[in-house]
Amino acid sequence: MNILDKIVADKRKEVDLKKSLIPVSQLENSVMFSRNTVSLSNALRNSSSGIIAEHKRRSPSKSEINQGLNVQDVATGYENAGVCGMSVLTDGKYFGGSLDDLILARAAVQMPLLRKEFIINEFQILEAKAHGADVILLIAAILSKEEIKTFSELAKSLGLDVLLEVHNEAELHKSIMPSLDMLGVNNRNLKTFEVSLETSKALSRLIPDEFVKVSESGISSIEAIKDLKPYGYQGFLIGENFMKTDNPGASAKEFINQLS
Ligand SMILES: O=P(O)(O)OC[C@@H](O)[C@@H](O)c1c[nH]c2ccccc12
Repeated sequence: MNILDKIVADKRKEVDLKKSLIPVSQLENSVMFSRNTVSLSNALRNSSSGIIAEHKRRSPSKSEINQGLNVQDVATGYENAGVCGMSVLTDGKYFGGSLDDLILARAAVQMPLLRKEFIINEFQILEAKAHGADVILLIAAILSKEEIKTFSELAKSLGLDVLLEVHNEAELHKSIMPSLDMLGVNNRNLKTFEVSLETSKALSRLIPDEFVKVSESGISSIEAIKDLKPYGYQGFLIGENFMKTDNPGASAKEFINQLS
C-alpha cells in the first residue's frame, strides 16, 4: 500500500469514530460556525507576493521538521511578514497537527486560514468551519468527481473557499468545475514523494483562467517563484522552507522582502 492509501485508510477510521461521538449540531451551533470568513483567492488576486505559509511540524517524507514552536507565534510571525494566508496541517498521525492548532491560529490572526487535511467526508468540512478555517483543501487523488462536487458545493454554501489539489492531467480533467476557487498543483507526488516544479509548469496551460493557480510544495528559493510566475501562478504554498528555521515568520518576511 502506498503512503497516501495508508493515510486515507486511517483517516476513514478516524472520521467514522468522530462522527459517532460528535453530533453535527454541535459543530453547527459553535460560535465559530456563524462567523464571517475571509477569502484566500481574493487575497491572492490582489497580492504581489502570493505567499501562503504553512504550519507543519513533521511529514511522512521528512519526518521531523520542527516540533519546538508555538503555533500562535508562527501564525503571528507569518501575518506580520505579510503572507496572503496560512495553511495549518490538522492531521495528527502523519503530520503532528491538530484542530487545536487551527483554533489557536484563528485566535491569533485575521488572515485567511486553510485547513490542510485529507478530507474524505462532509463532516470534516463542517469541522473546518467550526474550528476557524476560511478555506478547505480537496485532494483530487483521493476523491471521485461526485465527491469533489458535493464537498466543494457544501464548502461554498458555508462561505469557505476551495483549493483543489491535483498532480497530473487526469486529476485535473476530472476536477474542473465552477464550485472551486483555486487550483493547486502539488509538485510533490503524494505516492512517491518525488518533487519537481516541472509539474506546475506542465499543468499550468490546462487550468482555465477563472481559477487562481497555486503552486504547492518544494519551493525554497526566490528563483523558483520567478520561474513559476510567467506560467500564471498567483499563489505559492511554502511549508518546510520556513518551518525548518527557528523563526518561520522572520524567514517568511525575509523571503517576501527579497521578492519585491
Ligand atoms: O513543505 P513544502 O514542500 O513547502 O510543502 C508545503 C505543502 O505544499 C505540502 O505540505 C502539501 C501539499 N499538499 C499536501 C496535502 C497533504 C499534506 C501536505 C501537503
